[in-house]
Amino acid sequence: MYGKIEKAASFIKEKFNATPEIGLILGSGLGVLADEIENAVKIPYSEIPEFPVSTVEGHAGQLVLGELSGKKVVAMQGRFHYYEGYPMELVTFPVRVMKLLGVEKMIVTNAAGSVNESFVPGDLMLITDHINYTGTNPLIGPNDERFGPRFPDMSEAYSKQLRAKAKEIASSLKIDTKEGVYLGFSGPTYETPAEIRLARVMGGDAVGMSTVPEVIIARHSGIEVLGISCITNMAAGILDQPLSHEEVIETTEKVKSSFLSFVKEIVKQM
Ligand SMILES: Cc1cc2[nH]c(=O)nc(N)n2n1
Repeated sequence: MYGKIEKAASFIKEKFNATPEIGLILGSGLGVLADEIENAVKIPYSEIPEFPVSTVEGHAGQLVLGELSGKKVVAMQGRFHYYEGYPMELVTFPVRVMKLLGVEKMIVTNAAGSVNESFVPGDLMLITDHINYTGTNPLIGPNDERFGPRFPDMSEAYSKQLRAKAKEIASSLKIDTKEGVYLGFSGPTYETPAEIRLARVMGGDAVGMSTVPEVIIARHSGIEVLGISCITNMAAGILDQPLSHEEVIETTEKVKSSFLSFVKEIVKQM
């Protein structure tokens, strides 16, 4: 596996010879941030050796490297999900490539359903911690010590320091943020009302189908992580209405501008 990651990283280095210090993983409908990257080098995932190809509507499927708020960044415009049928090591492959490119800090964003009824669609939730309810783990299998230890510590998976900075920035930009625990299911089904009640009992504030695998791999290789969920809908059973991907994309449309200015300012001050 290490050889494949090196191959992908050296292919990218040939096209972008600077060292990106910040990695960005942009969730459903939040890929617009990548369009703000200056002097952008855009590489479709299909051109990068060993990279999987994204299949979800609303995900572009390219790596974008360049400058954002004066920092060298690498952004995933479109991500890979376990529910698409990729093995976890492919879902998280881009995070290890980012590590080899030199990334030390990462902002992971996602769209999520609110379990905590005080969170409403359009809210931005700073992730304080996650619950891995995917039923698996990207680190299962032989450990590659070149990335990290066999049993990684996850006591501060989401950087307190980055979160404090994000909170400061949010208040200066008059953006109201929440804080909470992200509970990751495998998907692709949205949760049943019973699963949402379980998520609540377990201490989840928002649910989604991504982020957990990428953050586990990021933490394994010592990358500092800030996680931001865009609350796109009330989770199943809270309002008596069905859920849809359209609703998710629609809500991200609404929060786009505040989300963009928020993350750009965070990148500037990281
Ligand atoms: C992207 C996304 C949005 C939601 N909403 C929800 O209630 N449950 C999910 N799993 N997801 N995932």
